[in-house]
Amino acid sequence: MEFNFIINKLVQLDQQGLGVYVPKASRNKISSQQEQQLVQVLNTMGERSAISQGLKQVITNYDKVQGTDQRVYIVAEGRTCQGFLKVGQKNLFYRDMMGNIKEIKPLCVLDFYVHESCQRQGYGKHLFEYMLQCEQTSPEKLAYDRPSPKLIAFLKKHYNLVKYIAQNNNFVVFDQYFKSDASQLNKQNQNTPSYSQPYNDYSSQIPTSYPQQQLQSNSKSYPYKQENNIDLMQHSSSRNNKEFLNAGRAILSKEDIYKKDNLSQQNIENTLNNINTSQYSIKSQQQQQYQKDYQLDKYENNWGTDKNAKKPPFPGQDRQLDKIQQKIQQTERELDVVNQQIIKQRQNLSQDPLTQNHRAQNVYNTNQFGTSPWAQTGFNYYQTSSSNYGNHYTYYKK
Ligand SMILES: CC(=O)SCCNC(=O)CCNC(=O)[C@H](O)C(C)(C)COP(=O)(O)OP(=O)(O)OC[C@H]1O[C@@H](n2cnc3c(N)ncnc32)[C@H](O)[C@@H]1OP(=O)(O)O
Repeated sequence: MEFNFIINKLVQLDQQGLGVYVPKASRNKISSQQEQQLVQVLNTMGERSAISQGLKQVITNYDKVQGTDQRVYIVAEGRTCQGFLKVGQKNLFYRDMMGNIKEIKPLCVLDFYVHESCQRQGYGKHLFEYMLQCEQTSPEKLAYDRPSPKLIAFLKKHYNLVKYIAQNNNFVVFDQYFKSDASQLNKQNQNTPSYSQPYNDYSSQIPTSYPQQQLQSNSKSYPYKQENNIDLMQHSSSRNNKEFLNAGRAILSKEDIYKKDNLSQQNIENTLNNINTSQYSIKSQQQQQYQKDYQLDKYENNWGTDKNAKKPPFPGQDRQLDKIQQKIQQTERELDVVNQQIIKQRQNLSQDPLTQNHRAQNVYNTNQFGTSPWAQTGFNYYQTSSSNYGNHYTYYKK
């Protein structure tokens, strides 16, 4: 993306064209003309990024990063800016496979864009590696804010990051986050000051540029790693409503999250029960109809036990009866299939980590209505008769 000014004057770039803009540290250190140019770069690149990701609203622009602890890494050459990468620390609630919620404070990749004319030429990797070096971190220790398919492919290709558990807040934290260097992570979290610690304690220490050579020789951690400027609502409001709500969850209490999940779980169960109810009622009605036909035929055509049968047998009667009997057996088999499906759905649902909270409710129902699998399906039954063609059941809603 070409501008009509030299970018190196706004953000100090190393020989490879890599640099970082730290809003807090840069305050009052550039002229108003340079500030206007910086506005132009960040706003234009931010807008291109949003368009490229199909977002309704821009995530990155000059105003949005002011007053935050975010850092914007850029790769540029002369008047051309090839891309940028925005990171910042977030306070996230992470739900593991068992439904347990952990509170983590990872550094997050919030926005990442390489101009279309330069994509797939290594600029993204170059920029990403530079950021890792400056932040003294590694890809698996980062969280990624709603990564696009391109970023997912990028992380898979370059860092073999693939597995993660989907979260309601749309952040991706790869499984390796918890496996790798656990002691280091604990240390990092322990070092993280409480929210009440004033930001100003660090701001004076934030460097304005990160020359490559200095970084390689100097392994001390950067002070901004320790900041805790939580800005979830502000950030999320720049995206769509759904994400706004999701991100809002991150600052709800754990109790509120449990409450919300119980509610949504209840909705899923209700929907499931409604589907099951209608499936059963259709199948049961069919079966009843076949039973009626069968009985009718039995008496009308004198093949049953009724001694006062009126009509004599007619040609082809056996074949017709066989057909009805087959239909009865078939609906019974179909009912069994539906039964199995319901049990499976119910099992899947109860194995889903999101439903863990709701398990107590299921156990309550099961105890109340007996241990039969039917007790878990919202139906109960009693055996009405038994014949050569199988057992007949009447199903009723509990
Ligand atoms: C948290 C977030 O910021 S989500 C938003 C991520 N940003 C975007 O989706 C914006 C559009 N995309 C881009 O700006 C870039 O493609 C980036 C930033 C994702 C990657 O930058 P690039 O310079 O293209 O990456 P780089 O050249 O280093 O690596 C290329 C690899 O990235 C992935 N990639 C890049 N572009 C694509 C694409 N169009 N389709 C699929 N994979 C892609 C592939 O794995 C690719 O390897 P390959 O070419 O062998 O398939």
